[in-house]
Amino acid sequence: MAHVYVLVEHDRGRLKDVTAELITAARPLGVVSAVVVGEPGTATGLAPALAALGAEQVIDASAADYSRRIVTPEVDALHALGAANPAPIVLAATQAGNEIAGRLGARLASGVLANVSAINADRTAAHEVFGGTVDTTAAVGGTCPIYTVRPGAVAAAPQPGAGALAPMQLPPASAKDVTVTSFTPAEAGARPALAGAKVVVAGGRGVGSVEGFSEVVEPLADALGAAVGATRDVTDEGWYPAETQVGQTGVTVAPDLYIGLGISGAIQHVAGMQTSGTIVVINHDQDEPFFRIADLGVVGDLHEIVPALTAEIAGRR
Ligand SMILES: Cc1cc2nc3c(=O)[nH]c(=O)nc-3n(C[C@H](O)[C@H](O)[C@H](O)COP(=O)(O)OP(=O)(O)OC[C@H]3O[C@@H](n4cnc5c(N)ncnc54)[C@H](O)[C@@H]3O)c2cc1C
Repeated sequence: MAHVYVLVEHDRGRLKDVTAELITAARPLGVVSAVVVGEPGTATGLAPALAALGAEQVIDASAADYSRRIVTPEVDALHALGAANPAPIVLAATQAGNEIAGRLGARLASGVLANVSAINADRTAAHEVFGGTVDTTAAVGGTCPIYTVRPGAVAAAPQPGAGALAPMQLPPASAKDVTVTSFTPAEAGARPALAGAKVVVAGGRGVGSVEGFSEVVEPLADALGAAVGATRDVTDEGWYPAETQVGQTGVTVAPDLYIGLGISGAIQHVAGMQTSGTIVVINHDQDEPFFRIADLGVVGDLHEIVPALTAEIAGRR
């Protein structure tokens, strides 16, 4: 029976939401084998959740030195699996996922389709290109075609599977491996993480300054329990951190609600948020392109509208 490998996304044993999307996206290709690469015990802990999402098999590729290595354990595990028992491989289109996919493509002599929005049973996959203005379907060759799926592009549809655990031996680190000598987790703020947030409030050049973000954008985000995003112009100016940049060269978001403040709607920004559920745009120039994809557009000065909106929301809670 046709099968497919899905690389499980987790954060030190905590399952990431995108894994459910990957399993759903992979299902047309065959029975799903979820590959867990991590510290010993990680796969055992995740197996029930992966079974509930639809994994028939949970492959336990553990290594005691996992936390001191980057990327290569995942490449080694998927390479060994694909070489021994060829099948398509599905990963998240994150920085690490795309890096792993590229290395695997070289090792397995198979093609890579990056950043796809859907995978079809005939091994083709869909892309949204040019900022979502054109949909394409592309084919990929090799015995182990490799796909990276854009987070948020596929709605997760869990469908219970057996989740049978299968251990596999990971090769030890070689002299060529990068070894992590120290590790400091980034400080998590009180707001939700941008990727995967249900509500995003994003600010553009129209916000005007660092203070504009702390005094106008962040209070609205906090009133809604939202993550804060920014345009590249904003992060280039240093008004908000680079990791909050939404768009083609930043984070892709697909929240239920996206509110864009003082953003013109350049194609490179739209590419990273166009699959959002409801899009609200506040801008004082009614001719800006962002209004074309808005479900609700408000024409006016954000510095007047947003504090009033925040006060109204706070008053109703
Ligand atoms: C290769 C490449 C990759 C890129 N990648 C990205 C990316 O990943 N993400 C990204 O965001 N950009 C990206 N860009 C940049 C992109 O092209 C735009 O320059 C950028 O998105 C514009 O940011 P902005 O909307 O904040 O600024 P602007 O285009 O300057 O728009 C500011 C808006 O604020 C409005 N405004 C001003 N004052 C007010 C006010 N008081 N009240 C209400 N509205 C107001 C204006 O009417 C205007 O519409 C990329 C560009 C290139 C070339």
